[in-house]
Amino acid sequence: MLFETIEKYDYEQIVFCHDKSSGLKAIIAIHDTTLGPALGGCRMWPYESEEEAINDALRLSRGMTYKNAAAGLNLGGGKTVIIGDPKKDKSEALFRALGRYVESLNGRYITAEDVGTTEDDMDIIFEETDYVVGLSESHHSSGNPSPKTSLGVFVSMKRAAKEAFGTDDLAGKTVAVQGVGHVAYDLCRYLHEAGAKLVVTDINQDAIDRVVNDFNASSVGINDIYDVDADIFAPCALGGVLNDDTIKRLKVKVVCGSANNQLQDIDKHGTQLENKGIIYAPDFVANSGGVINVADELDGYNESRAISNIEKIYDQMDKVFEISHRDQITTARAAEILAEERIDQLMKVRSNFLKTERSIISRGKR
Ligand SMILES: NC(=O)C1=CN([C@@H]2O[C@H](COP(=O)(O)OP(=O)(O)OC[C@H]3O[C@@H](n4cnc5c(N)ncnc54)[C@H](O)[C@@H]3O)[C@@H](O)[C@H]2O)C=CC1
Ligand SMILES: O=C(O)CCC(=O)C(=O)O
Repeated sequence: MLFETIEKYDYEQIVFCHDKSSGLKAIIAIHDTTLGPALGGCRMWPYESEEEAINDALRLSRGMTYKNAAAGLNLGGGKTVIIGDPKKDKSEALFRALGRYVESLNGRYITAEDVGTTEDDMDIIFEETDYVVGLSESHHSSGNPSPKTSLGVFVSMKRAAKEAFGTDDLAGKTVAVQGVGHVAYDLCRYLHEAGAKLVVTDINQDAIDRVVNDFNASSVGINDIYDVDADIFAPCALGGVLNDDTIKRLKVKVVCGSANNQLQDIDKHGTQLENKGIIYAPDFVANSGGVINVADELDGYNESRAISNIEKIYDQMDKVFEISHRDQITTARAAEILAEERIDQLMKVRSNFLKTERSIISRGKR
């Protein structure tokens, strides 16, 4: 059964990590390393079953292959999931045990933060392996990726606005933001500075108050965000929010946010958006600023270089729209094609033998 799934989406390697003394139970999934070592964060979550954890590792690692390829990075896709409650089960021993497993892969996989893990956890992993990014600033590293993800979403939104309104100037546009946490706070700052009006919602009243006070936003109830009379909808909280129930309620012309897996079904709901004349900025392109930022650590982190690469997401989004027009397909599918075409082309180029293949991991100067 597992091999059937692995074969269907062509995974390279699944590593089951177990350390009795620290209680580590983790899965490292490496989906594809055509472009370079697999990079993807480490998620810690109290999965209800092993099957759920394996499926998450598989789904997320494949997502990273697409995200990294579409971002123009020389990196493949992988992800780690740790079965455990981040509020109760973290320890130095657990992350060091994981670090030793990452080290044992000898650079085929590079880990980073994800839901449930932090820069401090990455610093502990770094005690055991160099194959970790997203370290704290005390290591002259990139620190919290969220503000960089926000910048990537902002430039994506500008490009999507150009497609919908003929201009990427967001002044006077109303943006409905779902979830105003780490990424969306800075996104709201960029939008406010650009002269956009903000309507926000969150399950956390403090998060709402912050953007209402700092950026003159107004707020609506959690369920009312889909009905807002806005120009742009920015999903920045949960996956699966673009579905049969919500799409018909949207009044916007653009959807662009940071949340992963926004479309409940890529083909069906990508098409529904298109049929309503809504321009969808594919999630894994729009939210790739975080991974571009952490990947910069592999060259010895340089913030201005990272920012300039994140701003290039505008051009990647350009390519998505170009492919969508070229092939008469949804932008969701076009983003996948952008990634698949790059992997395919570089696989062919790389079939040419080199005695010592140059790799992103041998350039690091950390
Ligand atoms: N932090 C990063 O650099 C990256 C984040 N993402 C994705 O972007 C999204 C946001 O990430 P963060 O800002 O880091 O997370 P966060 O946890 O700081 O923010 C999410 C916010 O959504 C709110 N929320 C939860 N359920 C909600 C609901 N039903 N309705 C409205 N609001 C709700 C939470 O209270 C929180 O304020 C996530 O889907 C994450 O996977 C993707 C790439 C990178
Ligand atoms: O942004 C990070 O820290 C790691 C990259 C990643 O796993 C993601 O973008 O989902």
